[in-house]
Amino acid sequence: MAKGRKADALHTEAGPTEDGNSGTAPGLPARKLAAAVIDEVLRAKLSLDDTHERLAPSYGLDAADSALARAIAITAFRRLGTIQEAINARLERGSPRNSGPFEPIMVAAAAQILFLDVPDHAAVDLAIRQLHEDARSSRYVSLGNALLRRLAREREAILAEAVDPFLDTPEWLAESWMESYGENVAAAIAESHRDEPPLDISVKSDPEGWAEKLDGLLLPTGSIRLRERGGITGLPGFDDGAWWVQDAAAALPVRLLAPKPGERIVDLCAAPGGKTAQLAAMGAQVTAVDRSGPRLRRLRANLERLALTAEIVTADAAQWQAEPFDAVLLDAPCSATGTIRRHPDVAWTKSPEDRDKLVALQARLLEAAARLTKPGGRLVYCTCSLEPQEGEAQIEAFLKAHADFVRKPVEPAEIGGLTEAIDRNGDMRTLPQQLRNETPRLSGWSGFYATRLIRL
Ligand SMILES: C[S@@+](CC[C@H](N)C(=O)[O-])C[C@H]1O[C@@H](n2cnc3c(N)ncnc32)[C@H](O)[C@@H]1O
Repeated sequence: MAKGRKADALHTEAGPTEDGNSGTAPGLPARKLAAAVIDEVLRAKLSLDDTHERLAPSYGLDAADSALARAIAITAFRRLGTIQEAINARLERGSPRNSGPFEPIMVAAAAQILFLDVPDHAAVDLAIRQLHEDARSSRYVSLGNALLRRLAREREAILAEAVDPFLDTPEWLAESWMESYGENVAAAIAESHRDEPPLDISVKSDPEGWAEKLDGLLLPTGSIRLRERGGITGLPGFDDGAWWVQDAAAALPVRLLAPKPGERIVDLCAAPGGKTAQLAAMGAQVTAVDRSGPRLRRLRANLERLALTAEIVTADAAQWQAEPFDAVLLDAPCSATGTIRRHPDVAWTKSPEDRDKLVALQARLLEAAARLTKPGGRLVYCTCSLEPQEGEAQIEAFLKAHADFVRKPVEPAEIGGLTEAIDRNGDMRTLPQQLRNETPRLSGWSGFYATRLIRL
């Protein structure tokens, strides 16, 4: 929610704080939760969504305040480079040592002052109240107060200076994208991550009709892009299970698999089930495998709402054995750098070492997927990563070692005529800045790689 734009849920007022007594100032618990989430995600390298979900209950927030806390934390990660640079440039000796929660409180307040439609005085006062509450940070109340007031005064200059799109991208990722895609494309990727992502849905049937009913944009690939964000559970068709939320690029791998009614298909890393739902909705007899019990519970609940069925198996897909299938989908665990626009914390929690470990796991899962594909069957491998090690290079190595598999190149018509999303080998490579729309929030999609192989 950009500064200056109307955002009712974000307007929160707070009283004066001369004595540092927090009492029950409106909006304070939301700020505390935001700072706690930022702190824990950065320190423990955890996912923002999981951390928010785990910590939120102990803050006793209503839905609006919980959404505010999430908006603050997600904005902080989306613009973390800009925020850290603005703070560091105004703290002569950097953040004080042994200052407890000083840093996350400053980052959360800076996100509000620079980027969110929150009154500056509320952001500043509530941050100061938090500093008072911890013995380690209470020594730095004057410093924090001066810093935040300066950020508010100098906001326009700070934003005008933050033009370099790589400012909000960790160095290893910027280098990786420059090497893989060239400087201009890498800059466009980084730039696109600064905007909030679009909200797309997949429908069981009748995309034209649902696009009209929901006043959405019917994308050339068949997904529908909603014009408004906000609560989805109250929209027509949600309770009836007519559609589910799924990024438009994430919906493409199943299109490449082209399931036919009655075919036996295994979805090897299935939870929370977006692609399982697509396969089942197209009439396939689906087996959904995942090693995570909690994530499979979400898959089960999603399928129940959609009135779709699949056999659900909790197992390590690298070890799991079964009769070979007509088709196999492997949506492998990955660094998820293609989803940074939706999950900006990913950029700051993943490392090249994480990526390399995942590359090894993906190779093991691919071996299992190959064994489970019957002769003449299709194997679609995909990842929501922008890193070629997890996509193009992974498949190059696989094909070198498996003479019994050949690539079946993607045809433009299979992905809505979007030739820009097909690479020179005939694999699908979507980038976050593609699928442009004049309105930034309706523009782009996730970065995905997908290849379709046939077993001879
Ligand atoms: C990219 S997500 C899958 C998203 C899912 N296909 C969808 O469209 O909703 C990757 C999944 O792989 C699962 N996973 C990771 N390692 C696994 C393994 N060895 N065996 C089975 N599942 C695994 C994770 O639990 C996670 O749910």
